[in-house]
Amino acid sequence: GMDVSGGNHKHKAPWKRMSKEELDNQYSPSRWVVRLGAEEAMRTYSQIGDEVTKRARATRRSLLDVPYGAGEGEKLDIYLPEAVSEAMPFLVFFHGGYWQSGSKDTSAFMVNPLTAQGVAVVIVAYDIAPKGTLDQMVDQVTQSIVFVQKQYPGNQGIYLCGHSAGAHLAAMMLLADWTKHGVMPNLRGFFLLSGVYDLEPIMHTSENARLLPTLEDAQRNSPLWHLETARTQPGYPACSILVTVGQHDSPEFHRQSREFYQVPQAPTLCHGGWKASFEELHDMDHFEILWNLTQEDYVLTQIILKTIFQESR
Ligand SMILES: N[C@@H](CC(=O)c1ccccc1NC=O)C(=O)O
Repeated sequence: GMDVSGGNHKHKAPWKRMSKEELDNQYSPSRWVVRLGAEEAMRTYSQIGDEVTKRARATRRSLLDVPYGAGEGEKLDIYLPEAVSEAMPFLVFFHGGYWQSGSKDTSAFMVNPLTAQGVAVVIVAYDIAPKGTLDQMVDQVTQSIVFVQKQYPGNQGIYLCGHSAGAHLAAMMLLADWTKHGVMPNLRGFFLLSGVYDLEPIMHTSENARLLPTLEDAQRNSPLWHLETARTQPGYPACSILVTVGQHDSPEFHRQSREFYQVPQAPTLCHGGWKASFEELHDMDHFEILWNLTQEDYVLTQIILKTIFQESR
C-alpha cells in the first residue's frame, strides 16, 4: 500500500500483521540457515565457539575471568596482541543467544585475526535470563565498558561489537548516560551483527515472552525508538556505526537492521558526528557471520580492521 508516513518506515510495523506462528518463524534464526538443519546449526555454533575459544586461549596472551563488577557473572576475558602497550585499540564483544543462552567461554570468534593486527579483544559475560533481566544486562554491559576505559585510559579507541542479542546490547550503549559513571569511554565505533533493535515483536514470540514482561520493558530497551531523542553528550567523539545482516537472515531481521541503520541519518544525529553504514553479508546466515570472523581475509574482518585503524587516535 501507499506509505503515508512520508518514508518513515519504522511506523509500518509489518510484524503486527503476522500470526504468532509466523513471528516465531521470523525470530528463530536457526530456521533460516541454508546449509544445515536448525538443530545441526545450533550444535555447530556451540562446537565452533568452543574450539575457537580454546584456540584463542592456547595461542594468545589472555587475562581470563577479570571481574568488572561485584556480581558473580560480571567477568570478562581480555585477549592481548603480541605488542602490548597502553595505547592499543580495544574491541569489546557481546555474544548473542536471545539474552538467554551463550557464554564468553564459547565466543572468542574474532580474537585471533584481530590480536594479530594489534587490537586487544575483550569478551564480556553478562547474566543471561532467567538470572538477569534485560535492564540488568544493559547495566552490566555499561559497567564492562566503564571498566575497560578505567583500566586502559590511554586506549586508542574502544569499539563495540555484538551479535544478535549482543548487537542489541551494544546498540543500547548509544543511549547510555556516561556522566553517572564518572568516565567518558573513548567509544569510536559500533559493529552490529544481525541484531534486534525493536523488542516489541519479540514479546509476541513463544520462547521469548518471559524475557519482556511488559510493553514498557520492551520499549525502554528498544534502541530503535530512543536513538533520535538520545542526547548527544558534549565531548562525545565521532562514532562509526556499521549495521550488518546476513543475506539469509529472515525478512524481519533484515527489516530491523535497515530501520536501525536509517536512524543515525536523522539530522540531529549525523550532526552529532555519527556515521552509519550498512552491509548485507553475501550468502551468509545468522551464524556463519561469526564463524567467518575467525578468518583474517573475510570481508567483515577486513572492514572491522580498516575502521579501527582509520579511526584510532
Ligand atoms: N533459539 C534461537 C537461537 C538464537 O536465536 C541464537 C542462538 C545463538 C546465538 C544467537 C542467537 N540469536 C540471537 O541472539 C534460534 O532458533 O535460532
